[in-house]
Amino acid sequence: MPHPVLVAAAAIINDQQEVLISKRPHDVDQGGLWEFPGGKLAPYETGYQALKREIHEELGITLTRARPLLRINHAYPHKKILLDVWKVESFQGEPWGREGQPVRWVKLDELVNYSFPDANKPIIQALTLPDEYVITGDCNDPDHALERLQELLTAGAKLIQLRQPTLSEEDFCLLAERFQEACQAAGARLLLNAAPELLKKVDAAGIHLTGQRLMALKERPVGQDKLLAASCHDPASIRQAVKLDADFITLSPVLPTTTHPEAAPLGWQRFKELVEYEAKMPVFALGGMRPSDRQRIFALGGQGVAGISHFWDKDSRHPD
Ligand SMILES: Nc1nc2c([nH]c(=O)n2[C@@H]2O[C@H](COP(=O)(O)OP(=O)(O)OP(=O)(O)O)[C@@H](O)[C@H]2O)c(=O)[nH]1
Ligand SMILES: [Mg+2]
Repeated sequence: MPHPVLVAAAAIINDQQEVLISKRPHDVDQGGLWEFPGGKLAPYETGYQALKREIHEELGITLTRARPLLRINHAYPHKKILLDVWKVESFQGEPWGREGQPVRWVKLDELVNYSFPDANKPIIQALTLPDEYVITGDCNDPDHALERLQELLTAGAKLIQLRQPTLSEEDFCLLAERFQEACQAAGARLLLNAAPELLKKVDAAGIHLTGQRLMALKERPVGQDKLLAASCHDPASIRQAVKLDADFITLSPVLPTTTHPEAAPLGWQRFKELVEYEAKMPVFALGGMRPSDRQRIFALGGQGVAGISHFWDKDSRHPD
């Protein structure tokens, strides 16, 4: 099989949290579609070197800080590409279309209104998801759990999974209602670790499928207006999440973890391989994670950290 064409692309974010997109000329491959500026790596270049060169050539700006966002392997009918996408956090100069291409700053939640090449869907997901996914631990005392949730929301948490496998459906719904109200008020999104039908009772942002629910489904159980996430542990479960058109997954356990001591950890190398070659969507690393693992996860192509111990449980929260 021929090697994929290596392409570096930039999601350039400004102070208003808008991202820069540019329009491909009509007479080239994928012509007329919007894209993230960038281009092919020269044979001697790393992804970041190519990114800096292409962005200067196409937009006339100099990148000063960027971090890996995600890497997408995509097969078009006529070629395979590996898109190495970076999130640009700082740059010098004022971008303009140096090659005559239209460029536009777009709010993140408006990206869905533009037509991009097929490979780009995960980039749009990655840009609209945060880099931390908090999973609830002990909620035996609902008032105490609400207090803890409020603390996390105040500290900036934007994506929460309500996971209470031992609660009855009725008690789960009661708690979920209260969680949803608090999350909505804080502009955060709540996913229910529950049967997808529960969204009819509690209008949360989405569903997080356990490994078992994931494998039992034949098609995406919720509409595109809801988030669908799943717990994956191996290539088979990741492929099933891809088949169901999930929006993101957790991959676990990356490291040994106190909540699932029996599970064999994947390790960082396997995490990277599964993210790059199997998952065609954002992946949160789960299992033994600390908030300080974020930079390493970015470097391996992951979306960010997920966890219970160092995120929900206050006592074990690490100073970083
Ligand atoms: N830059 C960029 N390329 C993308 C995106 N999505 C996507 O599928 N691609 C594909 O990746 C390839 C990038 O090639 P390119 O035409 O931008 O490369 P380039 O800037 O080096 O152009 P050149 O070869 O004309 O000098 C194209 O096949 C393009 O369709 C994206 O968001 N940004
Ligand atoms: Mg280009």
